[in-house]
Amino acid sequence: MRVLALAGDGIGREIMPEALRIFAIVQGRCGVRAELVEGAIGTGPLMDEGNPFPAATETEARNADAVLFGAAGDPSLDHLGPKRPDSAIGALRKLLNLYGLVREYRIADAQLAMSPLRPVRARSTDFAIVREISGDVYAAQPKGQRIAEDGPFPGEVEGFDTMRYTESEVRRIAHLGFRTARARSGRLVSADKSNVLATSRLWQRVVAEVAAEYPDVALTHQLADNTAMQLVTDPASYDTILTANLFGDILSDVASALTGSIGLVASVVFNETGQVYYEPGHGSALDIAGQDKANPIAMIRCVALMLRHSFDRPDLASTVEQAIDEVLAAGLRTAEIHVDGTTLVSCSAMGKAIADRLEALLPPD
Ligand SMILES: NC(=O)c1ccc[n+]([C@@H]2O[C@H](COP(=O)([O-])OP(=O)(O)OC[C@H]3O[C@@H](n4cnc5c(N)ncnc54)[C@H](O)[C@@H]3O)[C@@H](O)[C@H]2O)c1
Ligand SMILES: CC(C)[C@H](C(=O)O)[C@@H](O)C(=O)O
Ligand SMILES: [Mg+2]
Repeated sequence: MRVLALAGDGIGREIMPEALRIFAIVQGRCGVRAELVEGAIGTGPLMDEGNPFPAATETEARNADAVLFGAAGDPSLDHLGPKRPDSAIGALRKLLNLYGLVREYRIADAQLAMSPLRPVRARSTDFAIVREISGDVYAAQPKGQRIAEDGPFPGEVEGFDTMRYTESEVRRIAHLGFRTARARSGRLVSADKSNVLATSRLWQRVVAEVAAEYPDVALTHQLADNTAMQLVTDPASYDTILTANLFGDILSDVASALTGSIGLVASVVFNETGQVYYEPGHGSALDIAGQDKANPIAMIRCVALMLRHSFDRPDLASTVEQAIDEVLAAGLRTAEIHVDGTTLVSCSAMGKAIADRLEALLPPD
């Protein structure tokens, strides 16, 4: 197995070493065989060679069996348009034909105090969001700026994007949604805006057709704005949520916040060739970068997901997750989740604590 690690920008450079520390322990102790390659993406190669997604990284990504991605993005460089550092994310997703992002959100009892929700609402929260990430308004053409010919202010410059999905794109992500729900508690909510959007009406029809192949999964259609509200008022009612790219982007960040921090949530992203990609739910967080303050848990959870999905080692994945749970239960907290009565630790100290716990949990050589 060839694993490509792309730390990228901002806190990506601080959390990736913590994730690789965990991977090194598992490799050394458990016979997990992998060749690890590190590559450049984002602001670094943009400054060095004028390209946030250089050809060498493209080649490494093509050749990798699994990709661990940190973060990319620097809002002060957004004016660079197609060369902005976070454009590398879309380019990488496109290159690898990634289409389905799955993120699981669980509020363990030891985490209840971290959630912004009262315990009575947060308790028993355990759901997944399956988000389509290759299409929608993100990718579809035409998009751009032009002079408005009609509307309330003709003659002004207007920005426009195209929302678009084909039946096959919806069918492909719907299958991932149903498979995910089947492996969990068998309840799938498909969130769309079929009350206003033609794209969503197609989405709803195709999802309903695919449902016939999964009689054991209970499907409900829900309007995405209602889903946003109910995620906050009653998150424990959800098992699996299936949604499109833009709605999924927003619903995922709402869901992350419920767990206490976006720094706790990891994603696995699938294409159709078996090559798998892992990334935390958050971005480069430049406001805290370079201060050893970031929460490395989302990135470390990516290693657990990689052990489960790319190395077929669910036992090791669960042990890494157990080490994280035990360190949180012992009261260690990075700055963004620290409250009175818990122990404030740095990014590297959190990583080290999880690594020590993991060493203790793993069977002797
Ligand atoms: N997959 C990715 O690489 C990805 C995802 C989202 C945003 N971005 C990019 O990152 C840049 C910054 O975006 P943003 O500020 O909207 O989102 P962000 O996720 O980087 O940060 C949002 C907030 O969450 C906090 N935060 C994020 N991760 C954290 C962690 N691990 N520990 C503690 N606190 C954490 C940050 O300090 C910030 O206050 C933008 O350029 C954006 O395009 C990249
Ligand atoms: C940075 C951006 C392109 C990306 C997205 O919108 O998909 C990010 O917000 C995410 O959630 O991974
Ligand atoms: Mg996002």
